[in-house]
Amino acid sequence: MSTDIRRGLTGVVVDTTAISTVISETNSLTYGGYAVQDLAASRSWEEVAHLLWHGDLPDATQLADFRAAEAAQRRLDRTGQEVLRKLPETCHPMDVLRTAVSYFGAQDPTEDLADRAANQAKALSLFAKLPTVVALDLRRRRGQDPIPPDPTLGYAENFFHMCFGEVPSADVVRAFETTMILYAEHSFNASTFAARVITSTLSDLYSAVTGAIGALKGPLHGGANEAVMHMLVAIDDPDRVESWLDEALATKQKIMGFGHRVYKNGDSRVPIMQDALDNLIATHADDRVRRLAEVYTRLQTAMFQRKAIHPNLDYPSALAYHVMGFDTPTFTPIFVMSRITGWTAHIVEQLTANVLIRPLSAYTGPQQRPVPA
Ligand SMILES: CC(=O)SCCNC(=O)CCNC(=O)[C@H](O)C(C)(C)COP(=O)(O)OP(=O)(O)OC[C@H]1O[C@@H](n2cnc3c(N)ncnc32)[C@H](O)[C@@H]1OP(=O)(O)O
Ligand SMILES: O=C([O-])CC(=O)C(=O)O
Repeated sequence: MSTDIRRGLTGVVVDTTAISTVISETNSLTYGGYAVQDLAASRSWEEVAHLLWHGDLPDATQLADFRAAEAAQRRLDRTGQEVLRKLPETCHPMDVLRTAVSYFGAQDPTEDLADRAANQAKALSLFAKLPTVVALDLRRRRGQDPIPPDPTLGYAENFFHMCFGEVPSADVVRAFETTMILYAEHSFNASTFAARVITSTLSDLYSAVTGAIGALKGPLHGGANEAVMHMLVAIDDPDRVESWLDEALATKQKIMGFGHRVYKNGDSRVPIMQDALDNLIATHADDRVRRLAEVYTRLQTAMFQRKAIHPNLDYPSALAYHVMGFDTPTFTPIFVMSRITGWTAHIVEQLTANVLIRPLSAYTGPQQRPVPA
């Protein structure tokens, strides 16, 4: 048995991927060879989704077909809506999303796992339906009736329409698209790896996505964007930041939205998201948000002074979603709406050259002994 134990698989390269590359030394991230900064500056969310699934940006016809196929598949059937409405409101919206994917899987039994086109069709169907689930659940918790999808609207506009009954100004929609582009894919992060592990047993795409949602929910991963918002609200007073942080660090708490397994000198995505957040705050913040933004800025400074640890993408995204009007428990489900692209691209890639993922462990329990009579 190997004695070279890498707890948390830290630093272990387990396979190849052609989908994205995270280069920690240069704080860079590319999707299909394109820098994520350039994509966020010049491309729509739908174009980036196409890139992740097909390895290249769409031409005008491919984009129009992609948009039409997405818009046509947004609706949930009546039974699906009933299933989701029956879930207790005490459960987290991530539980609702996880259940929804399980339901979609039960409706669509897998026939040919190796059929790349069939898996891509399932991925597109989830991409189209997940926003409808998130919006339905957000409104249910607010005591509001669902708003059906509007196929004449683009992906992002339609999501705002289904959540709030209106589409905000173009700069807010673009900031939202920026979060979607940045959250879409990040190599072998924990949830994507979970999806690849499940796929490696030749299980189906829905099972892999369900498992990935479970992995993303945790606060050390995607759940951090909600945890950041709870933390900013709990600190509340900009003058309290330093004492709050000292107390938290003294009691060995992890400060949500800071640190990263791969990036040790800053997350490649944060500067773009920070710009988007600054613009949102400049044009759409009220006094309450400005106060939270001051807590946010002071905490970032104090964290760097004390620990030299940088924020990760969940830090600016959390406040951005708050400014956009989303309820905090919706933040990680919105991350799912984006990461569904990366997950399903990896599921398809895993299936093209599958190998069962099964590491070893070093046993530390009792020596073999007789079972007592
Ligand atoms: C989209 C995403 O999933 S991004 C990640 C979102 N998650 C979070 O924001 C949760 C908060 N962050 C963390 O818990 C961690 O930074 C993780 C889980 C993201 C990465 O963890 P690791 O790679 O295991 O961090 P690592 O062990 O290298 O940390 C190095 C040191 O920094 C400390 N550290 C790292 N992040 C933090 C943090 N957020 N708050 C306080 N201390 C931290 C560790 O405690 C460790 O200190 P030590 O050497 O004194 O024990
Ligand atoms: O890569 C990671 O470990 C976590 C992360 O930033 C992501 O999944 O976007």
